[in-house]
Amino acid sequence: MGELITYERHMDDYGIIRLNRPEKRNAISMEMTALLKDKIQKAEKDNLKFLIITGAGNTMFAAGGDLSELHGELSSEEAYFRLFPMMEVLESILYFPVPVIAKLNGNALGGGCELATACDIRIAKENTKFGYIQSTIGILPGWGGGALLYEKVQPSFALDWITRGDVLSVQELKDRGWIHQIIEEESWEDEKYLSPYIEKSAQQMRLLKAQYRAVIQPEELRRRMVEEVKASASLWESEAHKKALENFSLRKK
Ligand SMILES: CC[C@H](C(=O)O)C(=O)SCCNC(=O)CCNC(=O)[C@H](O)C(C)(C)COP(=O)(O)OP(=O)(O)OC[C@H]1O[C@@H](n2cnc3c(N)ncnc32)[C@H](O)[C@@H]1OP(=O)(O)O
Repeated sequence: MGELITYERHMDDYGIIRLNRPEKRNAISMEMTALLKDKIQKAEKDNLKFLIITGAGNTMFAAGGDLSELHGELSSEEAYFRLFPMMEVLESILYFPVPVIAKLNGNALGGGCELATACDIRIAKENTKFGYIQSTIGILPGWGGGALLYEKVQPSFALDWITRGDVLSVQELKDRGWIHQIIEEESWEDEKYLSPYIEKSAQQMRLLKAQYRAVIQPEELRRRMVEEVKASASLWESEAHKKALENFSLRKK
């Protein structure tokens, strides 16, 4: 099975972090959260031009939080402490010194969309779909990825997507500005679409990211991300959430 989170430095001076749990649709466990934090800290030291975050396999970028850990028996307080570490990972992506590209190899749901949103640029394979589905399972985004979504797209669209909990097509999300590029299946592996980033110097990329990050008020955004974790946790013990998780666990029985 190998490492749950891998990091490698490409010879063209960019880094690749991969969620490597395809048998569980790259659902992000507490262990993976800690590994993500470590790999991002390691990548920070590598003087990269940019960092890619992607998923193993062709089905999912990430299926969100690991529901076997983020389960319905948790109290709101326990849920808060299980959600918080991934909020800090999303924050570390925001403050990573060069642009972070979500290379969306497959679909993403829930926290998988939050992780993608925390990245600066989203490049997706054709025919993929993405859903901030948290509201349909009785909670709300719980890693700060809702607060981040308001920074990345039209706030009224962000509110509607999070509220409805729809799974949307990659084309609609490109039209809304959440997806930057859609890549045909046959072109996905040759990565010519990365050339415009590879051709820039590490110094240019650092300055570009610093200029982008300056737009965001870090203290205010962190406050809103922490409030989001509290809000999601506050709904943890709701009947709707418990029922949704029970349905997920019973779906194959
Ligand atoms: C907790 C808060 C967090 C946030 O919002 O911050 C969240 O992300 S909430 C969680 C949101 N995600 C989900 O609700 C997705 C649940 N999964 C599914 O709907 C499906 O598994 C899907 C559509 C991702 C893939 O369906 P498919 O038919 O292709 O595969 P299986 O359903 O058979 O799943 C394969 C295998 O993966 C395990 N799995 C999938 N998703 C999760 C998950 N989120 N947590 C834990 N495990 C997951 C699934 O149980 C299967 O395992 P197996 O041992 O083979 O039964």
